[in-house]
Amino acid sequence: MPLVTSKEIFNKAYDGKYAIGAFNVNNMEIIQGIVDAAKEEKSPLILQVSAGARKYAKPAYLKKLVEAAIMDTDLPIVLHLDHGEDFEICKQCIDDGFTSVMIDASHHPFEENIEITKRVVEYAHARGVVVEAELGRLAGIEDAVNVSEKDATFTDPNQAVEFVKRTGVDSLAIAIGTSHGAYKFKGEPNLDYERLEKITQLLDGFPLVLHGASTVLPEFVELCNTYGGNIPGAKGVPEEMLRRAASFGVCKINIDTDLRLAMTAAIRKSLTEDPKNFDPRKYLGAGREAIKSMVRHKIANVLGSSNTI
Ligand SMILES: O=C(CO)COP(=O)(O)O
Ligand SMILES: O=C[C@H](O)COP(=O)(O)O
Ligand SMILES: [Zn+2]
Ligand SMILES: [Zn+2]
Repeated sequence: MPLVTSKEIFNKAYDGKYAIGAFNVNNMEIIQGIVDAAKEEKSPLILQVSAGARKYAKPAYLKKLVEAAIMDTDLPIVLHLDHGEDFEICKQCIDDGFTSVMIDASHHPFEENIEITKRVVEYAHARGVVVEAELGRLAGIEDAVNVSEKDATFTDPNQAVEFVKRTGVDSLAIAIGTSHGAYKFKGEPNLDYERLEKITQLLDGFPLVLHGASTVLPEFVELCNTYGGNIPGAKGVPEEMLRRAASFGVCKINIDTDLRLAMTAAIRKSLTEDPKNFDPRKYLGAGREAIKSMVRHKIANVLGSSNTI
């Protein structure tokens, strides 16, 4: 099946009160692990590429790997640009065959965010591509930008309504307390569900996106630390909190850190347990397997998108 936009799968997810996983891809093993998991779960899928991923793997390699992955499947798969920082990168990805782009102008003042987003929406819609934008600012690291907790701001519900109306955007990333990376909460995990409920009510039927939604699964943190890693105190969004978010307007849940941790844990374990091995296929294969089973778990037990195609 050719790549699809997220329009229909979001509509179905909204009505069904489940979410679609948007997983960050950086190389072949990550793409294969995620796609194999979605195939087994019969779930729609969003594969997302950051500017950092494009820099690491080169745009053409990632595009061809995704094309190879969808060759033998009829799953609806979206190819999405994650955190596009300006019109130019969005245009490049649209011209390159992406079916969805994110313009993240959330670090600009409100009016500028609207102007930049509108320009991307016009270009994208004229070519059948959908657009995600962001309002409010998450704490944490994304590409070269590191937003400190004091600079993070939650999404204002009334501004969200105005933003959606004036930009014509197809989905909106909101800030309600999640953050990028493996250190999301100093104390107890806490999300602003009241704010989420208000935004959902005001934007009835409109798909919302939750960034920074990795759970930082303790089993992988422990494995990393057991096999020579040093990532103490890592903490993410508990899975039941993500399920609750999906029962409101959240249709897309972004996961990158959990992929990184699963892969790193498996590779560390493989290398430590078999010190004589120097065949990368063995440890990268273990990494791919760990990604596949983690993603299956997310789809089946957290996102709720199994058997929805
Ligand atoms: O939001 C993300 C990608 O845009 C990923 O968030 P995590 O760091 O929680 O995986
Ligand atoms: O939101 C950020 C994603 O996790 C992508 O991270 P990256 O920019 O390091 O590829
Ligand atoms: Zn952002
Ligand atoms: Zn993000």
